[in-house]
Amino acid sequence: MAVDAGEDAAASPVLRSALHDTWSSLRSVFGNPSLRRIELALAGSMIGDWAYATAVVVWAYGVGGARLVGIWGAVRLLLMAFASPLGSMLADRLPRKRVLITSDVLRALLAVLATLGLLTDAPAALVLVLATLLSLVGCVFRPAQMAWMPSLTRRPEELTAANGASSTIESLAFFLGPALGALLVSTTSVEVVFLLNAATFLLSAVLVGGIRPIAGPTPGDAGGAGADADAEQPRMLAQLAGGFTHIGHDRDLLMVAILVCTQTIVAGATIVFGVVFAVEILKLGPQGVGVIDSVFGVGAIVGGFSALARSTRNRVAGDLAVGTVLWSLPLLLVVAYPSPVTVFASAILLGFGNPLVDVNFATIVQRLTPDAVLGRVFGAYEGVLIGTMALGSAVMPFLISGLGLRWALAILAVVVGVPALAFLPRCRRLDASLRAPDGTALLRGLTIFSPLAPAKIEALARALTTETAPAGAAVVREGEVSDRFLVISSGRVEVTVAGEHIRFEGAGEFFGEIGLLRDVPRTATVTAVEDTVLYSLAREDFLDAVRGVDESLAAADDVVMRRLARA
Ligand SMILES: Nc1ncnc2c1ncn2[C@@H]1O[C@@H]2COP(=O)(O)O[C@H]2[C@H]1O
Repeated sequence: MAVDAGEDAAASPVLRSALHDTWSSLRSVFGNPSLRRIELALAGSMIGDWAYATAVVVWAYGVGGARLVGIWGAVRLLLMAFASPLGSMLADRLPRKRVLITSDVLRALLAVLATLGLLTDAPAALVLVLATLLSLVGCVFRPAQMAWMPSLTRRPEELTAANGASSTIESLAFFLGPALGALLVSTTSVEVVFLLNAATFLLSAVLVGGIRPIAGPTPGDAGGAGADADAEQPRMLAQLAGGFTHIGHDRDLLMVAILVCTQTIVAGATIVFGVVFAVEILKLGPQGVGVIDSVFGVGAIVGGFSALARSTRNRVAGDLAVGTVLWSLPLLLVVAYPSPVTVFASAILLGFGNPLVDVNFATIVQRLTPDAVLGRVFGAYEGVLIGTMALGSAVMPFLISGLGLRWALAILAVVVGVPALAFLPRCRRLDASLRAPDGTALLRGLTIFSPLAPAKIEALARALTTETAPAGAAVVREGEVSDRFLVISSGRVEVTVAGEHIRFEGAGEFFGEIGLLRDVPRTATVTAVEDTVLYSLAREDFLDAVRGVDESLAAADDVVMRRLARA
């Protein structure tokens, strides 16, 4: 008893702090109006989409049986694998908001047309073509949305939390959507589900319409990187390949690609071995897959909350590797001892690992990739991942029939788990380099830098140099050449003009901006009155950052004007 009480006392603070972390991450996501809108838009359209997919399958089964359902599913996936990288080009060339709204409105229109097709007894092929087109137009949405997320967030932790919320919404939609679809089809009709889906797309469009990005221009906006790309008129093929070549040239993005590709091979294979588990181990028949899926879903929801709770820790790469390991090694439990208990245990662990992979994959890619190619990089990943998923489900039946279930699972677990374990040290190094450099928080707190994108602020922080000034030393002198911008980390300085006291400045305040922005010699002398530590930013780095974003330049001009008026 005493031991139990001790364990309880130890466990509850851990649980409480995990719940607290999850809650504060959710609050930071839903407290940001833009994130709130994009997450709600995602929730609405995903639930509608799953309900719709169920309704299409029910209808297609009625028209052409399992064969039609199977063929339609395969053709649709194949087309989506090509449409994702292709469509994502739009996410880098046009304003992302416009891409998202257009995708929503087109999908609503296609859903309405498909409804009309059903009501007028149009040929089944026409309805299937409309349903397929709807999926293809949807391929543009996710890459554009994921590429837009960094412009809607202020801090890396907020970005991870937002991805965590999206992933949890995805898991919930995967649960609720098909159930809602099945319920509505049986109580109303397929047409009602189609119209419901059209309504969720329109709702999503309205929500997205109200979003105001907080950080910097995005591709396709006036002056954005997409506009530059347009000016150069690069060949279509090079544009299209942009996402793939970018991944190919970045070793960290390549490592991420290997990890997520191996994970999706297992995801594809689960479609096959899930049924085998249900029939041979659970003895529930093929429909037993539903039970395994539910257990997996519970693991995924818990994993989603845990990914949210961990967002403040910024260990995204390490967590991605752990998530991938969780997608493989638990299968060895079933290999060692095939039984219902090990099947459920591995399903729950796989489920738990799923959001760890999704959330951290998205965050790493968003943080490592320049905004100008981010849409295409996501599109390239998506296309490849649909392919590796198909590979997993195509190869697994041969492995099982050739080697038996246990050997097939063992090979899969080792092929996926071992590279993930081997990448752990590299992931730790990546996490260390992704951790916000010293001075990030200080720069973020300055009015002139706060409008900048988080990645830009981190890049500036990396360019900072530390200086120390003992009490009494002049840091800059009136009339000198203006070469750098300075922020006070600790200590205190006095600003004087022609020997006359103007003001004191302390930690978190800055000086040296007037000479750089107005291209004039120093307008004042700044002397340390205590031992002072400063961060300095070279002229070009400062000017590039401030002039790159209108709000930043306006804030800087405002400070210069106020200071000059007082001098
Ligand atoms: N009136 C003022 N109030 C506060 N700071 C000032 C004032 N005048 C000048 N400075 C700061 O002192 C700095 C001296 O170098 P700069 O002219 O580059 O930029 C100047 C400002 O950052």
